[in-house]
Amino acid sequence: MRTRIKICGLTREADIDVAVAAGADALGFVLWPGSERAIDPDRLAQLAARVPAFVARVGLFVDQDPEFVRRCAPYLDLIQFHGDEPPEACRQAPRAWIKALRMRESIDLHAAAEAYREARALLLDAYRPGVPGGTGEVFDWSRIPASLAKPVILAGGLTPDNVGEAVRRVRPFAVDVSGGVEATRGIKDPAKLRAFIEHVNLTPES
Ligand SMILES: O=C(O)c1ccccc1N[C@@H]1O[C@H](COP(=O)(O)O)[C@@H](O)[C@H]1O
Repeated sequence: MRTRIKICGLTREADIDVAVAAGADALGFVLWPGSERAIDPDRLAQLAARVPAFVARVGLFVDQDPEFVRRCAPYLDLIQFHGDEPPEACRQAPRAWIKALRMRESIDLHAAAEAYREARALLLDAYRPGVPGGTGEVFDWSRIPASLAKPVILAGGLTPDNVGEAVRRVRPFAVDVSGGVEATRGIKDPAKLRAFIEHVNLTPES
């Protein structure tokens, strides 16, 4: 099966156009104000209107007020919960959702897959204490079980240089990247973005 590709942290129309033309399956918008890639709901409405049909618009939230999530929902196809949201909170989401899990040492992915069983997928990201995500750090992919009850979206420090190996080793349902295809925070580099997507698509088993 082809590995799906999500490009996260979009803040500009031009970057959306490049990602879509290069073949991205999903585009992520950071609605968490603590991020340097954050946009507000008005900007989300503008950027979401730029995304054509059949490319998913994903809203990233970190332990935020459900009312704020509801306000953003009309412009989103999928919600990415990237904080410590418990399963009960995720279940109240106004859209289909995925749950990001940070790979702290004690994590039990099988238990998490059961707890978050209504999630469309689990996104696995590197763990750095005090930072919810987008760290640009890679975690040890061998910690991912060969079989998990939920589709895996691999994230954390992916780049055009390592994503081929990541896909070969993990065989995830999808990969997600932010910092690895940026020129500067929140601004994508078209060449890196195209190279990233090309490396995923050219990798055997993808
Ligand atoms: O991108 C952010 O600023 C961000 C902020 C808070 C939580 C998650 C965030 N991004 C997500 O983190 C992973 C890994 O990003 P990177 O490729 O290592 O830069 C990815 O899922 C982003 O969507």
